[in-house]
Amino acid sequence: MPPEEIAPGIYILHERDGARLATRSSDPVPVYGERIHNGYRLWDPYRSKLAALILKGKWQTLPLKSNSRVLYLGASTGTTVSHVADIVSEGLVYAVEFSARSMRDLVRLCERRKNIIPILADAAKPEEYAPLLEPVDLVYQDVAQKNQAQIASLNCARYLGQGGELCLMLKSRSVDTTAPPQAVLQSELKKLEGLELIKIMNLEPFHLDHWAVRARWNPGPSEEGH
Ligand SMILES: C[S@@+](CC[C@H](N)C(=O)[O-])C[C@H]1O[C@@H](n2cnc3c(N)ncnc32)[C@H](O)[C@@H]1O
Repeated sequence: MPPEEIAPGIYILHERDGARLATRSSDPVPVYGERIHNGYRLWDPYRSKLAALILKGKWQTLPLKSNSRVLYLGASTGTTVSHVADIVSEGLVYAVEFSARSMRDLVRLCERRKNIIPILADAAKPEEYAPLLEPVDLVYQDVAQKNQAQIASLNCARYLGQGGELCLMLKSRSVDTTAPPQAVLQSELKKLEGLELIKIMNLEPFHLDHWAVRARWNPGPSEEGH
């Protein structure tokens, strides 16, 4: 069976042992040891929360088109960033990471992919990378920090236009290790400012105590004009 395009730039490969998620790239070199078949890079939901979200969401994915611009917070060495860059092949991924060690690998990836801009910065200080960015269509965040919701709100207020979206990978144990995960989730959701919730999805069994939170930038009159 030929690969099935389930959303722009996102594919299901029907292999003998089951269906596999993939993106497409002309680069024949694997980024993190993933298998590549005829230009289709397999995308492991245990390695990438975004892959888990796409599989669990039954393909109702993010508002990504080939020319979308994405602000990616918590890029690490580029595992998920590389797949996002495949999807937005004519767009841009601004990849923010504050670990110099991870950034070294990320920069190597950027030498091979022309649509990723590596930014060594703290996502909690979005003003610091303002000179490098234009407004984006999607803020994707995966930073496992205590103040995850606050970081997301600050970045959305600065970089999302009306109707732009947030995809927040919320790890409840990074916020509070002792409180029940559901309670942490609810209290973090209340901290999202100017954002209208679209959907919340638990990422088990791929990622324990993680939720994907999708929201749309929809500020009240007092928050407009950022
Ligand atoms: C769970 S890993 C991200 C994995 C990556 N999103 C992926 O799927 O390939 C979290 C990353 O966020 C980075 N990080 C944490 N807090 C940050 C901050 N305030 N600013 C920038 N990066 C941060 C960490 O250094 C780490 O590399």
